[in-house]
Amino acid sequence: MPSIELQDIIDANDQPFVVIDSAYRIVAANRRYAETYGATPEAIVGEHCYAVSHHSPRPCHENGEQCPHRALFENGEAVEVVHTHFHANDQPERTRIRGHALRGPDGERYLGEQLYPLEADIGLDCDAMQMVGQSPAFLACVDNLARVAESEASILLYGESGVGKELAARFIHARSQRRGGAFIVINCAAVPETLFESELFGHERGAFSGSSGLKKGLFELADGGTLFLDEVAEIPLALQAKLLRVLETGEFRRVGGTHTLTADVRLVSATNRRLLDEVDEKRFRLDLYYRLAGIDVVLPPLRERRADLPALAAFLLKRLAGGRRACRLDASGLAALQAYDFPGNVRELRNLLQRAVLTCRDGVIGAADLNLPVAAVTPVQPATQGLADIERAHIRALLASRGGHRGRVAQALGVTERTLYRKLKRYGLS
Ligand SMILES: Nc1ncnc2c1ncn2[C@@H]1O[C@H](COP(=O)(O)OP(=O)(O)OP(=O)(O)O)[C@@H](O)[C@H]1O
Repeated sequence: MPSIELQDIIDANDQPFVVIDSAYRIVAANRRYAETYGATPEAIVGEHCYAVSHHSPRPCHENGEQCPHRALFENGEAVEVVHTHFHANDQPERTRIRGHALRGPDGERYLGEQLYPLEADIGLDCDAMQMVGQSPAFLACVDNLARVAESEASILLYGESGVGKELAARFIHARSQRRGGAFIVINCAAVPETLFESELFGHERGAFSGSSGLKKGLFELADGGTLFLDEVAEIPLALQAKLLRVLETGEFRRVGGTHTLTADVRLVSATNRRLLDEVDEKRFRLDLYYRLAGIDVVLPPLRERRADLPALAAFLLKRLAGGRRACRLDASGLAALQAYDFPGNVRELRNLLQRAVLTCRDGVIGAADLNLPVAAVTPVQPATQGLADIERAHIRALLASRGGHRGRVAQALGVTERTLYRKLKRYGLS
């Protein structure tokens, strides 16, 4: 085999690329890396990757992030992750990092990292959508949403109440080929059973008592666009059969109508219930579940992305101020929020802040103004123990919601089945 200079090979790569040894030291960086991040290879070779990329004194797994270095050197896996990466001038940027296993001349192992900056697409979209967050869990989720948006598959969003499922559905629509079409929302829990069919498929003049003129249904209105079925677990069983038929044939009729209509609709659904449990309980049809959950995406609860709290709170306070001077949190207020579990997620945060704005003095919100339910405030666990507990609970929940199907759980977590298998053993879940 010809011996070619490492620098020449990596310089031929159009993406930023760095090579890192087992001790976290950068051993080479390509020209593209230097241009993109404003650091010369000479300045970073020999430095720790976490110091250069994350401006952090410790490896990213110790900050609760998925670490491609650890994945390779401990588990022999080349993984892809999303991180916030720093330019030499301190500017943060969302970046997808793809790890590659490399071998040196004596068989020693190296990690090759190819970097794909995401700021230009996801970052701008998030800003336009007013989706706030920089935590690894949030970034990974947004990256996932951006990827699934491009397909035409039906998407099922799973997440606790108030976590941002509707916002995520709007994000998917805005990034899809259908962005020029309508985004139509139906809250399946809010529509009375008797009106459900006419809401969804419309009705002809005088179709039933009380129906006045002809009304187009939401399915028809969403033609060429996206229909968002919120609280999808609440669709009555009889209507689930009708909806399934429409999804299978692409055809429907308005209530009281004789003409067969068609509509080209992409479905995004959301639920905070474990739909497969609903299937087990015979409250939800398995065939409809498969139609709706072409791809499922889990949205992380706020307590699993506490790093986003300061920015989210500042954003919500600004929105609440509506152009006037926004209130701000003091250190005690922020600490109280950091220790709270937020069962109602971002919506609860917004409501807490809304009340605090009215009671605080001089525009400064302290812990007392937030009036958090004392019993619900849990102390923050030491980082390592807390993260392991959270991961274990999250995997258990995923296993339950996916009927114990390991492939689907691994997909939802963004890890290989092998990695999942190890985690199951580690947490005594296998
Ligand atoms: N990442 C975020 N950045 C800024 N605001 C957010 C974010 N996520 C959610 N919100 C805000 O939180 C509120 C709740 O979000 P949304 O209605 O999308 O939640 P949901 O999961 O659909 O709730 P539900 O399950 O009750 O229907 C909205 O005001 C939304 O704008």
